Amino acid sequence: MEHSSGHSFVQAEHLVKRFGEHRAIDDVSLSIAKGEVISLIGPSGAGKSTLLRLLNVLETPDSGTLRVGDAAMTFDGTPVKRARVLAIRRHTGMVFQSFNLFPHLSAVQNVALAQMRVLGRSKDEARTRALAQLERVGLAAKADAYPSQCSGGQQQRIGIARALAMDPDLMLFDEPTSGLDPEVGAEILAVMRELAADGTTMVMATHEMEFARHVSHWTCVMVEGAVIERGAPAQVFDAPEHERTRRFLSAVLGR
Ligand SMILES: Nc1ncnc2c1ncn2[C@@H]1O[C@H](COP(=O)(O)OP(=O)(O)OP(=O)(O)O)[C@@H](O)[C@H]1O
Repeated sequence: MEHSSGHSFVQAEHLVKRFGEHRAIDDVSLSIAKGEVISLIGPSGAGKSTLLRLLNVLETPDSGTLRVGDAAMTFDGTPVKRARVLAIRRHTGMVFQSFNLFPHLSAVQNVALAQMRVLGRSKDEARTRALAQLERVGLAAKADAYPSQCSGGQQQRIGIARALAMDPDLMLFDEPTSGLDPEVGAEILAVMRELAADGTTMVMATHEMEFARHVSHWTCVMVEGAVIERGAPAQVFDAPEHERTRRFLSAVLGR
């Protein structure tokens, strides 16, 4: 099932990404409207993380086109223009599996830094906004703590606050709960549910089938670099079109 929208905020067409001979992303098109929550599911190595990294041009596609808001790029193997990449990145915030925090900076300093560097905000403004976002993810009490003094779940919430403080139009989550204990993972999923309820546009690569099923509006199933199926979660989980989707779901859900 396609869900192309005339009012898509993100429009990716025919994206291809090779690593050597391997086509990690093999002709993927995706459109996302404002406020939509998309889950990317599929076996390990299917290309979920790579697709996320193409959407903010952390990896450069070999071919295809990408538009995020008013920032558009065509990829054809020639060097990309840095200003175009930054225009796309200004719209996007990314949350990583491994947190990627600076160990020598406190939580509030971690959240403030990119705002000052990338958006040119003053130290005071960046700090005020950092505190507001830390509060939003339930971490106001840890503002002056260093990452080593925080649990994994708290570190991931700092990472989420850091991305939110950039006022992104699109949030990308790369398996944000995968290194965490189940109950701590649940804490992160609760934050993400709130963001979804607030209308945040999100794409999440996940092994959390519950999240895909209950929070996302659309689920994309990736296998070998391709999106083989996309649809409302109820359809994908309860009446998958593809045999390959059925096999994947029965392996992960044990049914
Ligand atoms: N920088 C890279 N250099 C070479 N190969 C890469 C690179 N990044 C990803 N790949 C390969 O591309 C394919 C897709 O990887 P990717 O990490 O996107 O999959 P994934 O679906 O996110 O997997 P997982 O669920 O295990 O995180 C894999 O075969 C991987 O080995």
